[in-house]
Amino acid sequence: MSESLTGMAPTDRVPVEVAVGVLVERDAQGREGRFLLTSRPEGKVYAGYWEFPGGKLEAGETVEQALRRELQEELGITIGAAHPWQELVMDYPHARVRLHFCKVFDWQGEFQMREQQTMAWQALPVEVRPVLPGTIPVLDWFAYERSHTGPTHQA
Ligand SMILES: Nc1nc2c([nH]c(=O)n2[C@H]2C[C@H](O)[C@@H](COP(=O)(O)OP(=O)(O)OP(=O)(O)O)O2)c(=O)[nH]1
Repeated sequence: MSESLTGMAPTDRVPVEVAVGVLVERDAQGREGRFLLTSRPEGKVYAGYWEFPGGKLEAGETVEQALRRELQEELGITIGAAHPWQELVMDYPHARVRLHFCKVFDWQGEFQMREQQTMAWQALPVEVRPVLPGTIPVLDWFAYERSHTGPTHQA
């Protein structure tokens, strides 16, 4: 059946807007290197899955404002410019989300795991597992940009 008990098809659900930060290290020549993944804390859906840090927009916030707030709250860092990169709508059983991925190259402060999450700087293929379904397309975009062939992560 394509419709739920509410009579709405899953794709009719209004997406929740989510700001996601893709923190990327750059070398002196500006070449992109490792990127930061964090594990989802206990108590959230998909606890233990690896994702890019971020969270839902609050009322009246722009993507950049939400990202700045979330990364301060979750990681204790203050980000510089957020560069809009890609957008993706994902349908999960718990929610339909529109993910606004922004690349971030500059930040200040020491990383603090304020939600008891774990962080890992990663390259392709990603070593941590499992990765969140919404993370896999991002790894594909990185693979394209970096001419990486072969798997991007462990199943
Ligand atoms: N942060 C983040 N969320 C992602 C990614 N990929 C992906 O599908 N999502 C989904 C998972 C969640 O359904 C949603 C983000 O919601 P969340 O629960 O982490 O946000 P939040 O920190 O504002 O949570 P809360 O205050 O409501 O507990 O987006 C990603 O790379 N990063």
